[in-house]
Amino acid sequence: MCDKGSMAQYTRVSGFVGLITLQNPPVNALSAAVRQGIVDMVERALSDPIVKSVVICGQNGNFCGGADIKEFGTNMSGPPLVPMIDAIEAANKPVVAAIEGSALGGGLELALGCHYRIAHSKARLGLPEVTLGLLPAAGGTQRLPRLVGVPAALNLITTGRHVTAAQALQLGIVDQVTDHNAVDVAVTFSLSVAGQSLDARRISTYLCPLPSDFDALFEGVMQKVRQSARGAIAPVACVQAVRAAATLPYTKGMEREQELMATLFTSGQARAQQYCFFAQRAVGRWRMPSGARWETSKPRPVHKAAVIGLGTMGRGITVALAQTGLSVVAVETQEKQLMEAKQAVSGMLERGAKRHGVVPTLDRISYSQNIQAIAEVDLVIEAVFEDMALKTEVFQQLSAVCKPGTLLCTNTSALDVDKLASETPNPELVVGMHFFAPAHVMKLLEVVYGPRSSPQAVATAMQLGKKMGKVSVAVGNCRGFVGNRMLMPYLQQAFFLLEEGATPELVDQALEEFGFPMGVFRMSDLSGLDIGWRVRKRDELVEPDMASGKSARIRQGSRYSPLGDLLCEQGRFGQKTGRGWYQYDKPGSRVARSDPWLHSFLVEYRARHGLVPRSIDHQEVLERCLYALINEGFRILEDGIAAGPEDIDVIYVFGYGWPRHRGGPMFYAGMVGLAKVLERLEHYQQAHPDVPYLQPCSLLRRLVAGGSPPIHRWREVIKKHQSQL
Ligand SMILES: C[C@H](O)[C@H](C)C(=O)SCCNC(=O)CCNC(=O)[C@H](O)C(C)(C)COP(=O)([O-])OP(=O)([O-])OC[C@H]1O[C@@H](n2cnc3c(N)ncnc32)[C@H](O)[C@@H]1OP(=O)([O-])[O-]
Repeated sequence: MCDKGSMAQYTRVSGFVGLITLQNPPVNALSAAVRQGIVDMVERALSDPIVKSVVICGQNGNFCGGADIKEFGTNMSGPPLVPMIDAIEAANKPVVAAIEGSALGGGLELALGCHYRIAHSKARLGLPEVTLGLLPAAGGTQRLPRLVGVPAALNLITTGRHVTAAQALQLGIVDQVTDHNAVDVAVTFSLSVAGQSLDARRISTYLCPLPSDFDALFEGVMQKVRQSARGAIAPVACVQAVRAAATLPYTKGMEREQELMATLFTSGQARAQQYCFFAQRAVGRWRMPSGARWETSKPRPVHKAAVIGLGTMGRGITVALAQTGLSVVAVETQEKQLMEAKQAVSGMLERGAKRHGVVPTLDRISYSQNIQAIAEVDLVIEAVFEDMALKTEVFQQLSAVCKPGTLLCTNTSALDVDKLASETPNPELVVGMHFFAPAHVMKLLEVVYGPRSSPQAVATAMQLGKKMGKVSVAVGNCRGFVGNRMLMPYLQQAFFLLEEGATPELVDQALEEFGFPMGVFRMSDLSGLDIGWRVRKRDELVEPDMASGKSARIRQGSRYSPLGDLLCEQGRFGQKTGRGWYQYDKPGSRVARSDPWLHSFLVEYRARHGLVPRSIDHQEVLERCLYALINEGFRILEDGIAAGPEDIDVIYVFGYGWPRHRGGPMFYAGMVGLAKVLERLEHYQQAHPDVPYLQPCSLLRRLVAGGSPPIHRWREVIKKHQSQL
């Protein structure tokens, strides 16, 4: 017998089991209609005299992706989750959750309200609310600690990480894991426990096991969470909610959970993190200025790939490719470098496999010194040294060796992709695949298309990026693409602030308190000051340090700071030389310590250039570094290099450490207020007329003149703006 209508279907199966199926594709999110459906169908099952037990499952092999995030910004209606789940727990017939696919957030909380949980071996479970700036507010912070203990619950809730079914069984979250259809297993199981007492199956009635070192544990976790949260408020609230579970009876603990959730639900941070959730999905729906789009561009199949150049980036890319199951040809002409790379790659694959409990895919990779070895591959990623002449030579060789139709991708981080394409007979087959170090770890991938790159080439690179577990963003070809192009004004302002009286410590502290994992100067020391120096030399910006005064700090008509060049001339490349903007115990060590030499060098430098230092506060550091970066973001939108603000924000959150609870540079500009950003840029541009990067972008002016529309409406303004340029 079957009852349709609501978004939860009711069927009586095996004679005596009420089967409730959530129906809200693709992830059966608990929208108002689904919640109403569950309330109605549970009531129906419990009042049906024939029914002895109940099974809850999700349509299409997916249990439930939690509350409907799309409802958060609206006036929420429909039955609330907490009493709905309490009613299931209080039921007088066994209710079994049959978990396939995902049971996340409210979805897992629903399952925790059930008396038993059966999971398919491929299922994934978790309470990821903290990644949305929230906490599990349907009893998750009260039931999970009672079921698995405080330490495990604290870890799952403050990290939001997903666990496999096997891990969930080990933790005690689920009662059984099956390789068979979990719904069938659950139906049979539910009948086997029908009629048995359920008192011991109602988790909210459990006493929360108190760890012996209770206070020390919570203090330790709170300290760690505050440190890694870098200003995010949700993780702290998660700890406070779990503490309530350990110290208060269930109902009081639930009041505390709701209280804490109320502080988060309307917060700017929650809006920022939910924006990131949808932005991360929106960038997959790419489009090019030519009008080509993701839906209409068919990717080419890639069965075999190659990597040319096995330096640090080439090795990471080889690992990331092999981990997808693809066969990979890794080419390095230098024998010593090839042997070292083979060892490094094998080590990375073995460590990765151990972490995930899988078999390392070492046999997927073949190594060669000879470029002929790649004649039969479908796609090549070139990762040789960042030099145009060398890359041109490699691309000419690739065009000669590769079979027709092979996609040629370059991992350059700043060179002209279209110029490289012009070195080949088929420029339509050339795109940039810009990975971030370490390439097998960092999630971001910039897929760079030139004016002649085919939509199919972009589609193929985007699909391969997804297969490698990357967050791939399609961007246009220009100097520095999106990420590095916006970094230029950010770095420049940081240098100017040092000239005007700031110290690296002050600038970095302001940026780290904002939420960046590392300030600009600690980051430069990590990546190496010599990389930027090489680029500035190539751009003929570096001059011998003879001169003093203003003229020495002007290049190509604009203000320029030679501070970074001067440090490099003294071999201060950062961590790798043990000296940079900070000092380190020895070359390669990572702990930055203030360097008195650097401070006296700045004093001497300012005196020599007639610069009078002044007091600079954190607000000025943030406004100048971040607003200059944001302004360049608007130029990128104006140029059509990025299709929308989401593309820029995803790049900065996944590739440049922009704090997720601040949404990304463009989202942040909207939060601060575009008029404010414009006013501050005009203020600083007036003070520094020789700094073009501070010249407000006309698109920003246009948005402000248009009443600063919300970010989801910027694309239409950009379209109109571009058509009038
Ligand atoms: C009270 C309670 O305590 C609280 C307050 C909560 O419960 S807060 C909510 C907590 N739940 C989460 O954090 C889980 C969020 N979802 C995911 O992690 C993943 O989606 C997934 C489940 C692992 C599937 O991954 P996927 O790669 O297969 O597909 P997808 O591309 O990601 O998703 C496919 C499509 O579904 C949409 N979608 C996914 N989950 C959604 C959700 N919970 N609400 C609304 N839409 C959702 C998504 O935007 C995309 O739409 P579109 O782009 O096609 O238009």
